[in-house]
Amino acid sequence: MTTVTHLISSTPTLARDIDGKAISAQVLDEVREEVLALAGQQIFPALAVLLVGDDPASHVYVRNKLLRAKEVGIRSLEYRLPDDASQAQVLEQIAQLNADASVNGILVQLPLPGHIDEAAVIHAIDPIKDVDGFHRENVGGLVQGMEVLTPCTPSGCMRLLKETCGDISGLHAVVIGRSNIVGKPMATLLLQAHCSVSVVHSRSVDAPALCRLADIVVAAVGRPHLIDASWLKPGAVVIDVGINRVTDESGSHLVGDVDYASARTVARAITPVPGGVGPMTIAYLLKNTLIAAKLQRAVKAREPDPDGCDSDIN
Ligand SMILES: NC(=O)C1=CN([C@@H]2O[C@H](COP(=O)(O)OP(=O)(O)OC[C@H]3O[C@@H](n4cnc5c(N)ncnc54)[C@H](OP(=O)(O)O)[C@@H]3O)[C@@H](O)[C@H]2O)C=CC1
Ligand SMILES: Nc1nc(=O)c2c([nH]1)NC[C@@H]1CN(c3ccc(C(=O)N[C@@H](CCC(=O)O)C(=O)O)cc3)C=[N+]21
Repeated sequence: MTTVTHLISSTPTLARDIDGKAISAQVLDEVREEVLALAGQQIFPALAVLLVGDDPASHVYVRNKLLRAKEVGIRSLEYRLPDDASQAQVLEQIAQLNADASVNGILVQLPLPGHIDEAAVIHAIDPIKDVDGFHRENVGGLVQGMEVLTPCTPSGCMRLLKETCGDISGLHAVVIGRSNIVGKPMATLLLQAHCSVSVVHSRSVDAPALCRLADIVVAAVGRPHLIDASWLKPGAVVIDVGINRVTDESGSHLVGDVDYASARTVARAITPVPGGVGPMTIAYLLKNTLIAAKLQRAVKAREPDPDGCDSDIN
């Protein structure tokens, strides 16, 4: 009897998986329904994806995005430019897509080849078609709490937290990483959800100690297995944004920034990689394409009718 009790109490309770595949499928169902409703209003949302160069990982991501778009009935257009395309060529392609009223969303797959100024390209996209939410106009709007196109990965992480924890108001969240595309917008959204937010980065003194104060940990670093159980408060909820390709004796595979096997012995819930944040990013990209289409419809409705104007003048 003593042995049995001992065995039971020494078995660690493992964190439950946060199923990004299942939750993203729900988001995609919501998108599919809305696509149908918009079709009834003669609106057919379209997403343009521009891929410059031949980075194999980027090709895989773009293919996945286009496949998911097709599944939910969003029209997708793929544009490719060679690795040695000039910045002027990239900007010219964006100008064409900005001017095309049948295109609602524009995504330029990152990273771009080194000779191209990434910021200049991002800011050339019409903010109302910026489905990545990276344009400064959308970033500023997000910080001010306006309804703008919001970066897909942080939006996806917020949905995972909502499904896992419900109300997160008042909790302490630690975001590891401060990039413009993940860390900073993630911290902004958590603050909007009334968390106390700390952002940890490469210069932080004793990052593990700061992280151990967190009820919610969002890791967006790009270092395989950096965060293990020793970084976590018991019962923390862990969202692993990291996507790192590693090669070991069992071959090449994807791992996150979190040492999943170690972290799940301490955490309450954790996202796996793959199958966690990645599918949510794509689902929110498609949701943003719908939001962009609706924003554009609203702007068009406010524009004066050019024929009406002409008849006034004549
Ligand atoms: N699942 C998904 O949908 C997506 C996944 N990703 C993945 O997320 C990860 C992060 O991407 P991204 O934000 O673009 O990466 P960046 O390289 O732009 O940023 C990494 C951040 O991590 C910080 N950092 C680096 N080392 C440490 C350390 N030892 N301790 C604490 N902080 C550290 C850096 O700090 P500093 O600023 O001081 O340099 C920086 O702020 C990558 O693995 C990427 O592939 C990205 C986008 C979408
Ligand atoms: N303009 C731009 N916007 C982005 O949002 C953007 C980008 N550039 N460049 C690259 C990063 C990375 N990113 C991912 C999206 C989906 C998965 C994804 O679906 N991952 C699957 C696994 C996919 C696989 O098996 O390779 C998963 O985690 O389950 C991963 C990574 C978006 N990014």
